[in-house]
Amino acid sequence: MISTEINYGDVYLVPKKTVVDSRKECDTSVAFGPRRFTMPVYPSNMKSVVNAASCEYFARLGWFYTMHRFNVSVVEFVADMQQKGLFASISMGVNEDSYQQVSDLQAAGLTPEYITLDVANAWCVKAERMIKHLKASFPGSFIIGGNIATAEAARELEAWGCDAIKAGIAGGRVCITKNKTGFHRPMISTVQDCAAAVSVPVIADGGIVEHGDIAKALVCGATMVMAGSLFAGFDESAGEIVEISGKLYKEYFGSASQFNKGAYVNVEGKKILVEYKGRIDKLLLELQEDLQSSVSYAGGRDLAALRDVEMIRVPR
Ligand SMILES: NC(=O)C1=CN([C@@H]2O[C@H](COP(=O)(O)OP(=O)(O)OC[C@H]3O[C@@H](n4cnc5c(N)ncnc54)[C@H](OP(=O)(O)O)[C@@H]3O)[C@@H](O)[C@H]2O)C=CC1
Ligand SMILES: Nc1nc2c(ncn2[C@@H]2O[C@H](COP(=O)(O)O)[C@@H](O)[C@H]2O)c(=O)[nH]1
Repeated sequence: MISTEINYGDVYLVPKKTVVDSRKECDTSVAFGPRRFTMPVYPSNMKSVVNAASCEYFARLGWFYTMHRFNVSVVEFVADMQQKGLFASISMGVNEDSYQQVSDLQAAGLTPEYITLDVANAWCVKAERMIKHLKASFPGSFIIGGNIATAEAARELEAWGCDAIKAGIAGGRVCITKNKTGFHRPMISTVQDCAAAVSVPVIADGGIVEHGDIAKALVCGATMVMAGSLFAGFDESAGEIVEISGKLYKEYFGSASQFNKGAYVNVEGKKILVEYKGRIDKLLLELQEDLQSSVSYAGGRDLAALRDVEMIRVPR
């Protein structure tokens, strides 16, 4: 039996009666773990998207962020953020170097507020070991596990102790996993299934093309949305600037790309150039305005309104 599954571009949201006098009245803030953030969307924990400076920028704005895990001294990063009075949100892998980083943080007496276990398929024994280790080592931290794409996987990660679960396999712009392995699930189906299966928050990761896709993810039950290409190409994005025939671009590459790995081994990501777009503040404002508008079309005053919106499928 072959089932039909759907992506953000396959659906739209049905408008309700607006109850606010201005879209500015609509509150886009979200409680996530021990804190509340300005918006339910944040940049991917990829080396071509975030760096220490952009993490600080987002934290100061009141947006959530997660630092990537590639050649990062987590002790230095966590100490630096916390010394500045900001929250620390880091990523970990499943191999020996990550266990060493856990020991280093403990030795330094540091507890990150948020830790993301970041592997391609977190529904695996190595991720289970690391999630349990993180929960035992940092009982005060908020542990996010990902990525997964099915209800069964989401339930297991919740049972292992994840405080939030990141869903989305092979839907990213620089992802080649679906081409190389055949595995992928479209995002609407992924988020609906995973969010319905667990009581912890679900983060919809990857595949955001239009700003309205963020509202669609929230309607499907996501609490947060992670996006890479949306936040790539700006001054505050981590990728390098490249000039071709007088036009400026920025690099955006996958975490499992040859470029990030430094070797052509188990490559499941690629590097692309995205148009250089200058400062990111205009994008952040527009994202907030668009989501405020979504809330008004949903007939509410805050993000809770998006929990009760009809979604229709449109032929493409
Ligand atoms: N969201 C997505 O769809 C995807 C995201 N990514 C991103 O790319 C980065 C690299 O991911 P990942 O390869 O997991 O991390 P790592 O390269 O750090 O691999 C983690 C460990 O798990 C092992 N491993 C990885 N995949 C498998 C597998 N399919 N079966 C058995 N063991 C496996 C690896 O061993 P070995 O290499 O020897 O197999 C390695 O020891 C991450 O940041 C991840 O988020 C990558 C692909 C898909
Ligand atoms: N299959 C791969 N997925 C990757 C890789 N690096 C990151 N990612 C995932 O993509 C999203 C971002 O997607 P976008 O559509 O918003 O650009 C990111 O958060 C990861 O989950 C990779 O090398 N291969």
